[in-house]
Amino acid sequence: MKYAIYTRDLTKYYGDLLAVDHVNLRVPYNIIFGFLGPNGAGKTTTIRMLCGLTKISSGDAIVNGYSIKDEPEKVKASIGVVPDISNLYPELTCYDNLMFAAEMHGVPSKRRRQRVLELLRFFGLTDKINVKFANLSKGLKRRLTIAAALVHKPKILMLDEPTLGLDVRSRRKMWALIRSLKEKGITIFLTSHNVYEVSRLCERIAIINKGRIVAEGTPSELRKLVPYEEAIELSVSDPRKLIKKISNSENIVKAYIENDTLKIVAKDPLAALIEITRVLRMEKIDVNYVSLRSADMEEVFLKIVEGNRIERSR
Ligand SMILES: Nc1ncnc2c1ncn2[C@@H]1O[C@H](COP(=O)(O)OP(=O)(O)OP(=O)(O)O)[C@@H](O)[C@H]1O
Repeated sequence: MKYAIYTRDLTKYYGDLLAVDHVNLRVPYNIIFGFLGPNGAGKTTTIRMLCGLTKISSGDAIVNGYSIKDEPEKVKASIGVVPDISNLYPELTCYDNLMFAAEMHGVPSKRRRQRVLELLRFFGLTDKINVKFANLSKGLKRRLTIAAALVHKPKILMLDEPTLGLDVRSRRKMWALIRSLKEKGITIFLTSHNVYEVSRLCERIAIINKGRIVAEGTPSELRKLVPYEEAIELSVSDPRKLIKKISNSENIVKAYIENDTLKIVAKDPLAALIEITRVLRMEKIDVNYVSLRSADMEEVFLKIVEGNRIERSR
């Protein structure tokens, strides 16, 4: 299978500092791929190498079938880059900004106007055509910045922190927009600090820590990397009695009371639910509610990054 992005031991040193350490990424075409990591993990350096903006120390990256080392111009024509801080001109209108971006990206002059009008329409900015970039709202500024990265119809879009600083409504609109770009056949490579955003939006996620990929998979595959994080939560009339009755079970990893709620972590949560129900009936313990809660991505992310820290400090 050909990948949109394929890296082979991609490595970057800044002097003695190893910022990106033998990174091997496989990003299939036409998905939303999330690149997640704490501050200083190496996300920006990786993206900059993929875009040809930072020199690679060793290894290679193949983007849309082209080696960034041997065919950087073809890579540049294949990608659209959206930085976290906009690179558009505040004093130019939406139309002029896009026309300028089209010229910079080598769109032939007779096709520029049509492409710009098409993008303004797609991004819902037609009525802002003559408004200066400086006078747009934050959400619209972000949209125009993405539009500018797409003037040359790239196959891959690199999005750095696409919703940073946006309010809830603008963030939701941005998510819908990113999904619709994917529907148009564009591969999205997205970095974010926002674990919730990445788990909602991305089909595959790679987690980077201290320059190394520490986990990669679908959101549900990553959840499974953190064992026993599904917890059964119960509010019952006699939680201590229930704990006593189930504590000998092989299946129960732990059972404890937190904020008046009984939490039970089991190897096989569904089997545990059956067992608990039997005890509740037999012991005539009343139930107010029962719920099965999965680990959220934030916990998964922290556990993976923390685990990696502990392992690497040994
Ligand atoms: N131009 C540079 N010169 C020297 N060191 C750098 C340079 N750019 C980044 N670094 C260092 O390389 C490491 C990785 O930084 P990078 O900016 O790639 O991380 P990041 O994951 O994007 O972080 P953040 O989320 O905070 O932007 C950090 O230790 C950083 O201090």
